[in-house]
Amino acid sequence: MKLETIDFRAADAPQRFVESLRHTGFGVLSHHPIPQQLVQQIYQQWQSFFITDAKEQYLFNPATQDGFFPSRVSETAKGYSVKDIKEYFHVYPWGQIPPQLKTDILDYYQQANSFAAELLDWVERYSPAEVAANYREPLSQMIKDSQKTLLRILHYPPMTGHEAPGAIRAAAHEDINLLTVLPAANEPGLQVKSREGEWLDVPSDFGSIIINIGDMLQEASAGYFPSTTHRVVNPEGADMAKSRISLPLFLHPRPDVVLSDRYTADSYLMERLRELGVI
Ligand SMILES: O=C(O)CCC(=O)C(=O)O
Ligand SMILES: [Fe+2]
Repeated sequence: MKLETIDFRAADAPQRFVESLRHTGFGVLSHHPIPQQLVQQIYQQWQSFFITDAKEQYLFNPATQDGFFPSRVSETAKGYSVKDIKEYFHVYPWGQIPPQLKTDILDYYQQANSFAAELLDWVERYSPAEVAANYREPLSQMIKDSQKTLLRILHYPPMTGHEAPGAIRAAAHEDINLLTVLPAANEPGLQVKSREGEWLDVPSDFGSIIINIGDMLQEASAGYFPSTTHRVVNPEGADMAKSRISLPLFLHPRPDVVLSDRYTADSYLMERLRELGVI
């Protein structure tokens, strides 16, 4: 298995992109419409935010899940017992956002959502008829005006050497949502598990954007699109002293969207959050 970067502008980009999602759970796009300068600015602004104590004023609200999640409460991936080495902030347009960071992050939220709707249209267009027959409404409509789509700003701090044994930046997991849109981070580390069970580096050229399938699209497509296991490994050598910032947008349908005979988006999400131990 190989992950190839696809040029968004190419005539056959939609088809190649959906084939990549089908075979690897991931798709990597270059020359996409998301302004790289905006992404870079956001990385810098949030890096500064995470290294001050101001973040503690935005402690997450357990009922609504917006705000700052310190490393002391950070996620433990399904099936693991040690916490990931990370802290993060959950941005929803209706939620807590530091005022000085609001303009750029909401601009990005809006642009990434529009871009994602186009990618969901690609997915729908290249779903075989028998798979598309399972979609209860157009995929891009499932996320339209959704209050649940989550932009997470992740900060993986420099390694101290005092991490819990076995802990890594993000233990192997699958995403819960429909699709995840992730600009290449400022440092490498993201890996995807191939069908053969080996860990592959996800191409992370600064400027490209990475899209992966989440469990909800796997459920809605009756397994046609695989939600692939991925992780973020710890840096080694000189890179241990470096922070890593990343910016996944988790596309979540409106809660009432029917995913399958078994689940709505809401019942699915609640089950998974309980397993993660965050609610
Ligand atoms: O930091 C990354 O590159 C990926 C993060 C991730 O997989 C997640 O937060 O679900
Ligand atoms: Fe993930």
